Amino acid sequence: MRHEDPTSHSSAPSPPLLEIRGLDLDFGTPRGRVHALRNISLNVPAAQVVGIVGESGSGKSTLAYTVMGLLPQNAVVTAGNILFEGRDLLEMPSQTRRNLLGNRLSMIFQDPMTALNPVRTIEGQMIDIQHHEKISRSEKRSLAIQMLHRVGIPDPQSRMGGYPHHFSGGMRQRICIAMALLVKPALLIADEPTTALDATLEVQIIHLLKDLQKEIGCSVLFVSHHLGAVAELCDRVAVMYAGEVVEQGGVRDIFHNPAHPYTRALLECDPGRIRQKTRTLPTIRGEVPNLLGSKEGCIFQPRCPQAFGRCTQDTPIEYRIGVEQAARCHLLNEKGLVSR
Ligand SMILES: Nc1ncnc2c1ncn2[C@@H]1O[C@H](COP(=O)(O)OP(=O)(O)OP(=O)(O)O)[C@@H](O)[C@H]1O
Ligand code: NI
Repeated sequence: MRHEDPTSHSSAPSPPLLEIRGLDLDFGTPRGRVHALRNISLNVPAAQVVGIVGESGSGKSTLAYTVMGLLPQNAVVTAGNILFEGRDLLEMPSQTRRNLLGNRLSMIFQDPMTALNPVRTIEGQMIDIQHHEKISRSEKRSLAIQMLHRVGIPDPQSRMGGYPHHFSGGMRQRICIAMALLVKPALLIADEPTTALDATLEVQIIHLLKDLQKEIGCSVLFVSHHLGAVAELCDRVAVMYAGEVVEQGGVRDIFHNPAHPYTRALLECDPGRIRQKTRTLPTIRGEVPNLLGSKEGCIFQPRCPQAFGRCTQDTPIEYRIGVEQAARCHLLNEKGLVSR
């Protein structure tokens, strides 16, 4: 008898794990509404790592926190959908959404102390995080030990009785990664997880994340302003500027064939490329615009070296460059590319 590959006759590609469509978000402030996210559309395919890059204030963390449902009180989503495993996170009851956290969705932060409770042992916290699992306490304990071992905590059995302050910053971040992945999430969201670490530790943590992501088969949304880390870790990249995704595509296309003048400027300023001994991004000329009030034309136009007449009047739509790459720039229309 011939056994057919069950996947062979499914002609439609599987839907992305996370699909963000037309997302707009404002923060209410005493000075007016800050338009922090504007018409964001972005997919995270299953088992892929998607990087989000952009200067400080471009909205990277806001986007990550919106997906997690961890926004401050003054945030208002004014348009869009966030489909996760086919269900809209913005429409579901808050209890259902909370149940996804630390289960299908988990997060690691820049400062590990954000996630760790300073007055509880690592063991207690790692057992608690598995509260969705129907297994005994001793099984949870041994899974925690295995995971701590996997992330490189030496002698985890005897050290897991310790408190967070007994560990170095790098070790604490490893513990956070262990906790976030212990629940075998479908999606891990990482907001600048290596920014507080020195360069050697950063490389180690990036490799660790990559290995674990492959083992677990989860997707990762990786927020960073460190382009080298993104190039190393990610399959796809979204470039954010002033609340918009101005360009997105496969990691090679974005780094080798950037289409948006902002992406090019960001790459030209990258300390990794200019081989300076600095890890802070040298600034692109001009300033990030303030996000109060409505804007006419392209958001990058005031700083763009290639701006022309149209850029001050119309907001550019997203033009397709290749199968996967797309950018919001009127120059692409001039080149005869079509919108997606
Ligand atoms: N609670 C808030 N209230 C008002 N404005 C906010 C709030 N949080 C963020 N913002 C504004 O939203 C914009 C996006 O901020 P966000 O922190 O998402 O940027 P980011 O790209 O993560 O920057 P960084 O690289 O510095 O972390 C900024 O203009 C910021 O000042
Ligand atoms: Ni941020």
